Amino acid sequence: MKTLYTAAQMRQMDREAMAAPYGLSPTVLMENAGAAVIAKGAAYVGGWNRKRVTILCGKGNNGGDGLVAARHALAAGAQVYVYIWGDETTYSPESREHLQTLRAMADGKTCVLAETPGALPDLAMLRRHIESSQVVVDALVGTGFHGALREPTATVVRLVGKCIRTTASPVVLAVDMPSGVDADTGAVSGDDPETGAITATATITFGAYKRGLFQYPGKICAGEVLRDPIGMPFPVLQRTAGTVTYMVEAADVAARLSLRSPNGHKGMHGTVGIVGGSESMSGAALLAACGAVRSGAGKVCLRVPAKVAPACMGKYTEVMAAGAGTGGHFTEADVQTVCEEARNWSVLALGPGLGRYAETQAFVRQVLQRAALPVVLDADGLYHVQAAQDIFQQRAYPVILTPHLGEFSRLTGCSVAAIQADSVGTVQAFARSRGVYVLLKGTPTYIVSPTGQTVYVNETGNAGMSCGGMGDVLTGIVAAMWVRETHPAPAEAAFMAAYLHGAAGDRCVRTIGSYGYTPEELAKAVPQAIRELERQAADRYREMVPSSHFEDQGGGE
Ligand SMILES: NC(=O)C1=CN([C@@H]2O[C@H](COP(=O)(O)OP(=O)(O)OC[C@H]3O[C@@H](n4cnc5c(N)ncnc54)[C@H](O)[C@@H]3O)[C@@H](O)[C@H]2O)[C@H](O)CC1
Ligand SMILES: [K+]
Repeated sequence: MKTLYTAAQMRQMDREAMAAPYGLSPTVLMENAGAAVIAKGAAYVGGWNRKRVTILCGKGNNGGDGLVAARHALAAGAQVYVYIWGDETTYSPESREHLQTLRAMADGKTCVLAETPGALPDLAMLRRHIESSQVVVDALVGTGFHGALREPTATVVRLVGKCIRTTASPVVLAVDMPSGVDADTGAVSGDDPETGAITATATITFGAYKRGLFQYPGKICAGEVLRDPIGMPFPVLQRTAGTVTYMVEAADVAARLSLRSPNGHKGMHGTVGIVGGSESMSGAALLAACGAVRSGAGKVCLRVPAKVAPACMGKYTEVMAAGAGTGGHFTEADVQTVCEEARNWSVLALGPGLGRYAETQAFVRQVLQRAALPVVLDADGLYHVQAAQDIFQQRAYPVILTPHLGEFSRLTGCSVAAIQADSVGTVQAFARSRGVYVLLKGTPTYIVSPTGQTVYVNETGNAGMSCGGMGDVLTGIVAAMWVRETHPAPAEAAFMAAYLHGAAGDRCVRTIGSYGYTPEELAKAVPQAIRELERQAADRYREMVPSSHFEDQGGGE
C-alpha cells in the first residue's frame, strides 16, 4: 500500500531527518529535491538538452527547490527563464543560498533570472517565455499552501493555465505539489480547478506521497505522481503518528485473496443474507445478491417482501430467494421472520431497494437491534436510521455502512461540499462517534474503522460506474468478502470489495466500453478481476523465486 501523508506529517518527517541522529542539512534536502525534479522529469520532457524551460519560483522552500532545479536543468543543457518575486529577506537560509548560486550563473542568455522583489513579474515577458518554452516547472507553492491563492501567485497561476489551454502546450512539471492544491484535502484554490491551480503533466513529490495528490480535484491537477525520497532516512519515512492513510493497491488485495482450501466446502465461504427490495425496486436486492454470488459467497439467501418474490425467484438460480410477509414492502411484522432466518447467515446485507415507506423504518431499526450478526447497511437502510444512529453503538456485532456522498451528507448533517473539502476528516469523525465502519463511495472511495486511525483509499473504478445499481452490487461484494474463509477484518473486507468492484468496472471498460455496461455485467466481471489479481501475484512470486524452483525435478534426462 502507498502511505499518504498530510503536510503536517511531512513537516514532522523533515524535522526528524534534520535532527539528531541523522542531522541532514536542509540545504542538502533542497538540493536533492531540485535535482529529483530534473532527473525524474527527463522522461516527460524527452531529455533536457536544448529545451527552453520556464521555472516559476515562490518565496517558500518550494521556490527554493525550483532554484535548484534551474541549476540542474542548465547542467543538462537546457536554457532556463527563472521567475522569482519574493522579498529575499523572508526566504529560508537554504533558499537564499541556492538563489545566490543561481544569480552567479545568470548570463541573460542560457540562464535568465527575472527577479522582481515584492512586485508582480512582467506578465507580458512571462507569457512570451511560457509560450516559447517546451517545459514549465511549477515551484510556486508546495505543502505550505492553504486556502485561496493570494496575489501575485494567483495571477501567475491563471496566466500559466491560459497559456497552456490556448497557444502553448508545454510539459508542466509540478514541484512536490501542483500549486493551488491543498496537500491534505486535494481542494483547489477557488471554485475552478482550471484557474485555481496549476494542471501538471506530472508531479515529482518529495519524501512521501501527500494525500491531496490522490483526492479530487487535486488528483486531476497532479497528473502522474512520482515520488523521490530525496535521501531522507528510511526509518523517518516509515514512521507514522496520528492518522495513517493508505492507498490500496493490487498487491494488497491479491495478498488477501489467498486461494481457497482445495478440500473446502460451501460452509467455509459464508452465507450472505440479503434483505431488501420493495414493489417499486426489486432489482436492487437482486443486484446485491448477484454481487455476492460473483464474489464467491458460499451461499446467498435473498429475502424480499412477498409481493416482490415472484419477480425475484427465477432470476438467479443459485440464489435462494423467498418472500417475507404478505405486502409489497417490509414492515414491523416481518422482523421476527428475518431475524430467525438470519441465525443461519454469516452476514446480513440490509437496505438495497427497501424503499422509504414509513412502515419500513421500524422494520430496519428493529432488525438492526435484534439481528445477532454483522451487517452491511446500504441505501434505504441508511435512510431509515438517519434519526436513530445510536442503534449502532447498542449492537454487539459490527456494522459497515456504505453510503454515497448524498447519503453520507444526510447521515452527518454536513453539506456535500463540506464533506468534499475534508473527506478524510469527516469520515473519521463520523466513524468514531458512531462506532461503525464506513465505506464512503466516490472517487476515491474511503474506508475507515471506528477507531478512525487508519484510512484506506481506493482508486479503482471509472466514470462508467456512475449509474443506478452499481452501489447495490458493491453491497453484495462487501458482504461476500467479509465472510471469506480467511475472515478478514471489516475494514479489510471493505477495501478488498471496493478495489474489486472498481477493478471489475475497469475490466468492463476494456471489454464492453467506457460506459453503458450494466451493474450485472460488472458483477459478472468480478471473477475475472480476481483472476487478474491472482495472475499478478503468481507473476510476482515467480520473479522472487529462482527459476530452478519451478523445474520438474524428476523429469530430467
Ligand atoms: N522533505 C520534503 O518534502 C522537503 C520539501 N521541501 C520543499 O518545501 C516545501 C514546503 O516549503 P514551505 O516553505 O513550508 O512552504 P511552500 O513553499 O510550499 O509555501 C510557503 C510559501 O507560500 C506562501 N503561501 C502560502 N499560502 C499561500 C496562498 N494561499 N497564496 C499565495 N502564497 C501562499 C507562503 O507565504 C510562503 O511564502 C515542500 O512543498 C517542498 O517543495 C524542501 O525543499 C526539501 C525537503
Ligand atoms: K508547486
